[in-house]
Amino acid sequence: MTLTADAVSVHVGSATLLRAVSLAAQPGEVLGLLGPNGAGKSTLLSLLAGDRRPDSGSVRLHGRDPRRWPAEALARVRAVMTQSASVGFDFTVREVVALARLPHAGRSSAAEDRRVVAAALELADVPHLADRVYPSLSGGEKQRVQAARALAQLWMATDDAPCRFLMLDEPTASLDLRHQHGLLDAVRRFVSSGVGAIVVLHDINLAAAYCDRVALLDRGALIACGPTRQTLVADRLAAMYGVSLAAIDDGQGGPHFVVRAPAAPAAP
Ligand SMILES: Nc1ncnc2c1ncn2[C@@H]1O[C@H](COP(=O)(O)OP(=O)(O)OP(=O)(O)O)[C@@H](O)[C@H]1O
Repeated sequence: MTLTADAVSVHVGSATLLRAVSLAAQPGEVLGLLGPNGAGKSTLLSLLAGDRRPDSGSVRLHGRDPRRWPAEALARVRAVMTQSASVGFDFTVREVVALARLPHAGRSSAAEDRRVVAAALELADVPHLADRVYPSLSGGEKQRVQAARALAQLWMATDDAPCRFLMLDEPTASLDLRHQHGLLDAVRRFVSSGVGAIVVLHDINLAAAYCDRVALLDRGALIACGPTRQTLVADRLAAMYGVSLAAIDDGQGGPHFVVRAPAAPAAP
């Protein structure tokens, strides 16, 4: 196991955000984190990233608490795309993505950094935006640029650790249909180079299509974790989300979930 959470709990005041959650992410796989709003997905991601300390339990990245890694070494082995990333200055898109190369200073040449930035812009489908000023972009365009930034940060293996981890919190939230699939396809291709990805998703059909394994969180507890097909089960999802839901065989090897809208309340 190269990235593990062992019985991690987080409390704030009287609220329990996570309750004894254990989880392992693997190189070469996409692990989906799913669950209702407030289930604790972002909190768990922040623990795995080393951005937050659990109140009990432990996180280990290559055998060490990520909070004990030197900041630059940690940045070379894990990259995080959060739900809200702001850029306070009028940087161009290329400059924003190039910031991701700072942890590689002295280890990567300027030419290599330019090559990586161009490749990451390409993979996130934003090369045409490279010279645009970041604050002028639409929400979905910014989200794809932030994905490019995370990809550029991890682009090449380093001698710090045997495997890198890409952590994405709702990376498709602002994306149109084509770009939702494009981005997750890009993540899959990136993962095939041996990177591990942990991706928070709300769309169960995207999870079914792109995740190797999924972990289901509900009210701070891990209720299931395993291979996507066996874990994304209609009854379990219906109970977790509190919706009426059916799985349909789409004839392409995977289940497709259809949510039935609740009956509208009677008009007064
Ligand atoms: N400082 C805090 N005090 C009290 N509750 C908090 C605090 N920070 C977070 N929470 C609560 O912890 C719970 C878990 O939050 P988290 O952001 O991890 O959920 P999530 O599963 O990512 O949700 P979403 O799908 O809405 O993004 C939420 O109910 C949130 O309101």
